[in-house]
Amino acid sequence: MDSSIHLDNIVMQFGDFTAVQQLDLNIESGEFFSFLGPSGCGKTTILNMISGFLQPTHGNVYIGGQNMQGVPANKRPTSMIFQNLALFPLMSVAENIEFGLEVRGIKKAARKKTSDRLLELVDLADSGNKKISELSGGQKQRIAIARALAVEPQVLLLDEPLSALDLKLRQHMRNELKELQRKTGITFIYITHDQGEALTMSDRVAVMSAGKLQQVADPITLYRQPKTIFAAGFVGENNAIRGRVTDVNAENITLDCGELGLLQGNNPGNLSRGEEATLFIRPEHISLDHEQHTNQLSARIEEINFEGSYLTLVATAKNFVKLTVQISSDQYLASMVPHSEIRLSFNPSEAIVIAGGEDV
Ligand SMILES: Nc1ncnc2c1ncn2[C@@H]1O[C@H](COP(=O)(O)OP(=O)(O)OP(=O)(O)O)[C@@H](O)[C@H]1O
Repeated sequence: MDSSIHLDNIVMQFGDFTAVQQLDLNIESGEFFSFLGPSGCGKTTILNMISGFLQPTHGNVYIGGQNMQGVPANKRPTSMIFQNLALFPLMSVAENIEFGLEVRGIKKAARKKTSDRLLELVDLADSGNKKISELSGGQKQRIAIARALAVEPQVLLLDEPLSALDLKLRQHMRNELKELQRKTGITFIYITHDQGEALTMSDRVAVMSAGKLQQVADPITLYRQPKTIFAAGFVGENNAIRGRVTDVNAENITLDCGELGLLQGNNPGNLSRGEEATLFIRPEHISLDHEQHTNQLSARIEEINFEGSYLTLVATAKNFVKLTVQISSDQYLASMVPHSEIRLSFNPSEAIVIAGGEDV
């Protein structure tokens, strides 16, 4: 079954405001695909265009190779799970799951067969007769998923479905969702502003900002090779240092970073001398050994946050550049106290350089 999606240059305008700028994207059949971005960047609008609740101002949505233009939401091969789940409190768990089938005129015996199968799938085999109020947050979540799957969608659309759960349950449900996706083999499109969710569950992630696609990549590539200043700053903790290009060679690029001196990073291949650029270095790639790498910095510790196996030092370098450094707990020294100086270094090969100097 082809449950691929092609967003063919879709645009969504509300009056003069463009909520989604021209978006051209393919999502593969059976993929767990996430849209990640801050509040208001257009994620829900994209989901609504796929589900048919909104018609794109321009462009077309294809599902399984079929153009969905003019196909109403209830005739599309999609099912949506909302943030608030929208379960029916007066119906039993099984009735909730069977609701979509009843609307389609499916007979009771066939409906029961489906709800039994789905209750088993979500590990709640003996809960069919329970009331919704008798379920925990995580169980409600699973029933919402079972209800969405009952109508046998080709594509499941999930609009921040874990946001109402506490942290522990949220982390647990990430694994469950991923597992369910594997078991059912259907395409999951997940939207979230939580990068942890997007990175742990997805095959690929689309990073969005202000209605615009920033980067589409698998989680590791997104973390290691962000392509835009927004993606570098939004996905994972990162340190940003602005500068101007002074030298370019095959491997490295050198930036004049004002009072921080000359710093080197990986040559991205699209910058030349005199251009503004931003260097990004991850907290785990900064060393406390001043001599270890060619890029060297001094900074003053502002905060020390003990996280168990590691700790983060938040420090300020010259030019008020804020740096976060992650070290393992065994590297901690009693002399590391707020206001003390630390000397740091990092390897140019681990620093990403991106054109531009806008705020992160
Ligand atoms: N029906 C509408 N009319 C006018 N503007 C709208 C409408 N729906 C959404 N918008 C605007 O479009 C932008 C994108 O909204 P959208 O709900 O897609 O964002 P989002 O990324 O899903 O945000 P959140 O994470 O807060 O749900 C926002 O600025 C929003 O105010």
